[in-house]
Amino acid sequence: MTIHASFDHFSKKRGSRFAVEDLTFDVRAGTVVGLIGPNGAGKSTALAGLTGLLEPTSGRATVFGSDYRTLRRPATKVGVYLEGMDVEPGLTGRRHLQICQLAAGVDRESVDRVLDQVDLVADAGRRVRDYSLGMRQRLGIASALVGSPQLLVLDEPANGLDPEGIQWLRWFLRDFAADGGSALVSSHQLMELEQVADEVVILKQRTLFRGSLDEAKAMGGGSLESAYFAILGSAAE
Ligand SMILES: Nc1ncnc2c1ncn2[C@@H]1O[C@H](COP(=O)(O)OP(=O)(O)OP(=O)(O)O)[C@@H](O)[C@H]1O
Repeated sequence: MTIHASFDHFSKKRGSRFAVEDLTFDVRAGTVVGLIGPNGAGKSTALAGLTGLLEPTSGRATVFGSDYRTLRRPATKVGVYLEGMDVEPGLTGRRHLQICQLAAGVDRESVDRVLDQVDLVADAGRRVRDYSLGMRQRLGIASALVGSPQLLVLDEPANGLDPEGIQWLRWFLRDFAADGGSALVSSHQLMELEQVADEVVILKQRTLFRGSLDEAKAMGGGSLESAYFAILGSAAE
C-alpha cells in the first residue's frame, strides 16, 4: 500500500536529552493515524520533524518518500496545521486563506471551497482577533486544506471545537481517508480519537505502542483510554 509519511528511526535531541528517540512508523494511504502521549512526550517535535521545521539528530522523517523541504509546492501534497501556527489577528479569515492560497500556488476558488468545508463562510469577512477559539481552529484546518493535499498533519485539531465541530472533524477525516487521503493527528482526546483512528502510536519519548486501533483497544479491554493508561503504566514499572 502507498506510504504517505514515514518515520525511520527518527530521533531529536533538545539540549542534552532526547525529545523523541528512535521513532519508526508509516502513515499509509487511506488511514488516519493517531499520535498520542502525555505532555512533553515528543508529539509536536515528531510532527515538526516530519514537516521540515526541524532537523532530526539522527534517522529520517519523510513525506511521499522525500524530505518535506525538497517538495515542490508542498501545500498541494501535505496540509499542515501545527501548534503555534498563529494567524495575524488583524487579517480577516478570507484574507488569511488568500495568502495561504497564493503561497500554495493554487486557484482562487480554493478559498471559497475550504471556507465552505469548515463552515466559516458567514464569518470570512471578520477579523481573526474576533474569532472564537473553535473558529480559529477551523481556520487553521482550512489553511491546511487549501492546496487539496493528500496527507494532513494536524496537531490537536479538535482543540477548542464544540461538539458539532468535533463531529464535523470526525466525519471529515473519515471521508478524507476513505477517498485515499491520509492523516497523522496528535490528540489528547482519546475517546474522540477512538472514533476516527485506524492506527495508533503511543509515544513517550520512545514508542510505547504502535499498531491498529483494534490491537490497542484489545490491550485495554475494549477501550483506547484504558489501553493508554495500561501501556503507560507498564512502561513506568
Ligand atoms: N524549542 C524547544 N527547546 C527545547 N526543548 C524543547 C523545545 N520544544 C520542546 N522541547 C522539549 O521537548 C520535549 C517534547 O516536547 P513536545 O512539545 O514535542 O511534546 P508534546 O508531546 O507535543 O507535548 P504536549 O502534549 O504538551 O503538546 C519536552 O521535554 C519539551 O520540554
